Amino acid sequence: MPHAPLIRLENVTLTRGGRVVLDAVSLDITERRVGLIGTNGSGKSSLVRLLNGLLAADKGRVSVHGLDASTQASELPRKVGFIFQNPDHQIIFPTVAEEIAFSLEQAGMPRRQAAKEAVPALARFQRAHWAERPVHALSEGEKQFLCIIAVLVMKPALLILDEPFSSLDLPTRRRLETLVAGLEQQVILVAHELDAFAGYDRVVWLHEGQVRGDGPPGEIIPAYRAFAEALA
Ligand SMILES: Nc1ncnc2c1ncn2[C@@H]1O[C@H](COP(=O)(O)OP(=O)(O)OP(=O)(O)O)[C@@H](O)[C@H]1O
Repeated sequence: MPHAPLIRLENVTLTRGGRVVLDAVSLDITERRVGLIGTNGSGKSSLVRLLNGLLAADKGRVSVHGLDASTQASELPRKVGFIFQNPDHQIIFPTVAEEIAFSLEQAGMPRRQAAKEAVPALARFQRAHWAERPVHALSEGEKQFLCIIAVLVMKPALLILDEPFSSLDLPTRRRLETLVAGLEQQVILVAHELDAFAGYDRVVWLHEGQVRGDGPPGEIIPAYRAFAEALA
């Protein structure tokens, strides 16, 4: 029997600042590793923000891991972990341990227990030695790593990474890719680095708010590359 789609967009239209940025988009996503590509302004960030309730569709339906994004939006953050391009938008506490303790609390753990569990949680990612470090003293790559740990300790069913590599050097990016590759969770990755989708199950190409291509990376990436080269 085919699996019910984990993510379903039905005829979704989204308007931002008076412009239609997603135009009657329909997608059923069951795959565990999904890439989202497209030129600047094509609607990628807007689409993934519908999946964690940061934006709401003007028309159509969005469901994510059994939750309706319009009627159950407040429950989405517990199922959907979101990594932003800029870690400074996500980190709020002065030390690494406090940041992780806050995540554990968000996931429902009582405050005292969360404070005790922060170091063991960091240890599961081989980062126990970061516990007392001030967040501002971490490098950009380390901050991004911390954001991923902070999200993963909440055990989301879906992890969305929206251009997570933009400020990272190649070794740091590779470390994050390896970490993400080993996760059990469903992952949606938005990225301009096209080699990041090696091993992915599916790539969706958005163009001007519509799906222009959708299929295995080996099929969609070359088509997108040719399209992008022709624009240059
Ligand atoms: N905060 C906003 N207010 C109004 N309009 C916005 C806002 N953010 C984005 N838009 C509009 O939505 C369109 C799609 O933007 P979106 O950020 O989804 O694109 P993207 O594909 O993620 O682009 P990029 O690759 O540049 O990050 C943009 O062209 C812009 O017109």
